[in-house]
Amino acid sequence: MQELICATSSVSFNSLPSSPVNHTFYDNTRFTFRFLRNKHIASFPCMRAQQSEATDGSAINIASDDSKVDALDIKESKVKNSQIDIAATQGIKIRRRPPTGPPLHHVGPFEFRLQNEGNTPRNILEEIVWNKDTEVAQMREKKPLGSLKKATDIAAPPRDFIGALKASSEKTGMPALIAEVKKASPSRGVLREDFDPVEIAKAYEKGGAACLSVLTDAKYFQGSFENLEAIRNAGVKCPLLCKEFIVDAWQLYYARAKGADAVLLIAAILQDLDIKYMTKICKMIGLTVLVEVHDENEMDRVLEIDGIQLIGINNRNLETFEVDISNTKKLLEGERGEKIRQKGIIVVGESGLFTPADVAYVQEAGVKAILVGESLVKLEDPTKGIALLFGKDISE
Ligand SMILES: O=P(O)(O)OC[C@@H](O)[C@@H](O)c1c[nH]c2ccccc12
Repeated sequence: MQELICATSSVSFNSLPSSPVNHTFYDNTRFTFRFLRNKHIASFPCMRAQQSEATDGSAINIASDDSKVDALDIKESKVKNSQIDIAATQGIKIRRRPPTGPPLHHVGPFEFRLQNEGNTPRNILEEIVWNKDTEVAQMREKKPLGSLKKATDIAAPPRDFIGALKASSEKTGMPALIAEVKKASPSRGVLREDFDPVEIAKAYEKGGAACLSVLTDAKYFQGSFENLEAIRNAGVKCPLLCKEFIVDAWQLYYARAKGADAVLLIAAILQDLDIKYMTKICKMIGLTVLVEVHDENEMDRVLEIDGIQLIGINNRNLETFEVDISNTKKLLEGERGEKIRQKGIIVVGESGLFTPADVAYVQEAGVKAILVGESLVKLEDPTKGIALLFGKDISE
């Protein structure tokens, strides 16, 4: 299998089928494609929303001589650097890939591993994102976008995630609950040994959850897309959020094909352009977007993006694992809070909520929904856990 190396966009395109001319993703997009030994190296100036088969061979220049190859290398590294610059100007500290390239290098027919500090992630979020990049590249190889789009077309229609949140908070007068099906996390380890995702999902629904969040990352959270599919197929009616580290638009199609109704986009790892682009794709395929922020800078960036209806404020810093529920209050104060209200954005308070006092605190701060995992999933009976968390039965 040929390997494509691309560092021109912050959204990764790590693999293409061997015939890029027929690839569906780059309609409209000028890109240069060349063959170098056993590798394909492609560069394209920017991504566009996918619409139809790219069949225009004239958009493709095959450069085979060394001067063109060198020129391309220079261009690629310039674009890569400019992507890093853009991320920096937006205050994004997370590097989407190891700056010195993946640890595996090719020299002629040989492969070797490089150890250097540039290839060491600076924190857990960076590690997760680098790992996700590789994981998605491998998944794309197995399931190219074309076949995935067909699966998306025949998937059960998406359910109204925002509608379910609104209906629930109007009915109960309390924040709507997005209850999380979460087996483990890097900060807390395994939360529940006897983990039956469908049973937990049904217990949440019975207890009055408006929507469910299902962790699908396997390596760090012991989640899976099988869990998401199984919950969807078990007749659970609550709309489902696919809780993933989205770094590539391919994952949006995959989530929809597996039955997700909503996805999480994390502002700490995605540039503004990525958030805009991915939000457009989500709209096209019927996915609701929950954009997650953790600090003022991320909130301000997201408030400048049109079409965002749902913002989650994470009380947990994904780089350090520190949890502080006053973060929700801090980000909703003053002008920011005013702007959010004017735009009619629904705010979700995320993480670290354990007691009725915690729920009351974030409700007072202005949230209309909460996202809760640990405090519910740990309990023997998650249905009762919901009543304990709210201080009353919210299921009727
Ligand atoms: O288990 P908690 O503290 O109730 O948190 C749930 C949820 O907010 C948390 O799992 C979460 C929020 N944002 C994320 C991003 C990725 C993975 C997990 C998360």
